[in-house]
Amino acid sequence: MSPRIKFCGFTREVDIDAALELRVDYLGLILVRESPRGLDWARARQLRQHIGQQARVVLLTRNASSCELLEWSDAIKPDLLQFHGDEDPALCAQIGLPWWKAVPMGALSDAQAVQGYLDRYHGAERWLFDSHGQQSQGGRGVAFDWSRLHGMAAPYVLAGGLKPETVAGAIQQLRPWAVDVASGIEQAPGIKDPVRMRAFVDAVRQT
Ligand SMILES: O=C(O)c1ccccc1NCC(=O)[C@H](O)[C@H](O)COP(=O)(O)O
Repeated sequence: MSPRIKFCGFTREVDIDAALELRVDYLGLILVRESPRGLDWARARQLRQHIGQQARVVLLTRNASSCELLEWSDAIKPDLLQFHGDEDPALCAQIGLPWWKAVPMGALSDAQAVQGYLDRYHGAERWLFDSHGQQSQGGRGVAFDWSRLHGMAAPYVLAGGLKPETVAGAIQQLRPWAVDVASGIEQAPGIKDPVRMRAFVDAVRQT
């Protein structure tokens, strides 16, 4: 079976419509102020309503407060949360939604450090392995050394620099539970490219 697909960082209805036509499983909305794909909560709510039940909506945050998380979840009603900072695991669980934790492979120098990080966030529904460092954010189109995930037994989401041209190779090497992409399907940050979205989906579904 091919991995599930998550496209992240939508800012426009037209791009969402193209992704829905491709039957992408998860669509990500980013509520991080510094992100070039960042939305305010009112815009995120509009886009969430536009998606409806046609895909699962992932709300991505980074070091948001407990108050913000409660308010945003209540207003936007995502299906799940994705945490990209160094949030306290208790805070991640507090909202009561399933949650994914981005694992900053750029900040974790060896297998022992990775394992320590996974132990800390053991309550996550999925770990999402990404290339960023502890203090930097994701969504930069940079890959990490995939061989670091050889032998990972738990189902996980692979992210960081995936592209239509590289995703099949990554899947053949690792067989992740899902693949996640932002930059690799864009014309510019937050502006998706319909041709690259289709090429990515085709590449994944041919594996
Ligand atoms: O995309 C952002 O601007 C961003 C900002 C802050 C935290 C996370 C962010 N993006 C995460 C993602 O879009 C993906 O989950 C992942 O990092 C893959 O991104 P890419 O390497 O661009 O494919």
